Amino acid sequence: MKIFGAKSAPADAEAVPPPRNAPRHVVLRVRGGALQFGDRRLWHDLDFDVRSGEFIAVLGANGSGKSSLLKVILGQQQLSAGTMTFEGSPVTRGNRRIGYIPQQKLADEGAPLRGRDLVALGVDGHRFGLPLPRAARRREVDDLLASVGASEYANVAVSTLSGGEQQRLRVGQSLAGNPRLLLCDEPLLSLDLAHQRAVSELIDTHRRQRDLGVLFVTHDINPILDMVDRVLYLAGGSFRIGTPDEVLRSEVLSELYGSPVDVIRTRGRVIVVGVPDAGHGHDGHHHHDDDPGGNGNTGSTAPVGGPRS
Ligand SMILES: Nc1ncnc2c1ncn2[C@@H]1O[C@H](COP(=O)(O)OP(=O)(O)OP(=O)(O)O)[C@@H](O)[C@H]1O
Repeated sequence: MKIFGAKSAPADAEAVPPPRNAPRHVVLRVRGGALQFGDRRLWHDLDFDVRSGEFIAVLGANGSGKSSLLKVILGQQQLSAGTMTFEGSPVTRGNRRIGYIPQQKLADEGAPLRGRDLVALGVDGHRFGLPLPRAARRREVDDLLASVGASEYANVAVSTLSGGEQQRLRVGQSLAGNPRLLLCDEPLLSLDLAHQRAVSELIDTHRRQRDLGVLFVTHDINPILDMVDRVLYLAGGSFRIGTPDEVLRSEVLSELYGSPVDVIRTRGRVIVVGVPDAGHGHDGHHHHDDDPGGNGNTGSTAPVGGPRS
């Protein structure tokens, strides 16, 4: 379990983390959660809590329902059974205390958006009723840009920025409104190793400074292995949750998948061998073909989180 020690000064009073070892407050609670589309049951009997300041990696094969879980938390998808509460109340659509970094490709060439416009979308999206005065809005956007190290490209067209720079802006956008929970859907997709590290450290720094709960969907836990408190692994309609050492074990994943799976730890990395093909959900739009981690995985060998197709 990680201990909370702020790496740098919190940005504002609301962001002051509680003392070390303070009891963690439950931000999100799921009990008996199930999600089904027609005959297809993605997961069921899902029970877990996310506590403030906790970093949870969400892993699982393609089509196991990771993105759908985030959509339920965002109120965009209804549970088929069970309950889900955020800060003690049922989840609702458009909750300003939940930040979201969606799974998306890089901005299209020629998108007429500057860095500050992308971040401003988050600020505006979090405001209801009267608009923020111009100066206050500008200050908030500037603060967010600075907090993610993106001030220098505030006025540059997003389409001309690198993937890592664009992801910094998306992190800034997701932090508008001072969320209590941050949902990240494959935020490292298509980034090279250096940018994977930079973006995941940025998210990790903010969760510590702001005492944010983080749910981080990924196909590869390796870039965030040293940041993660717990792993939520979805497979075969079921799940396991626990520390990486508890969940990322051959016997645990073999039981979850219902067939022999080997978890290999080598040079500080975790690799899973023998994950069965989910046999569905291979629509292509979610998956990256590159192997930025240099795993050299092919066939049924995958960095932890399931196979990539
Ligand atoms: N609204 C919907 N109606 C019907 N089926 C859906 C709906 N949303 C998602 N699905 C299906 O549910 C399955 C799980 O999708 P989801 O995107 O949650 O999986 P995932 O674990 O995030 O997958 P990946 O790793 O490939 O991104 C997929 O087969 C998908 O086609």
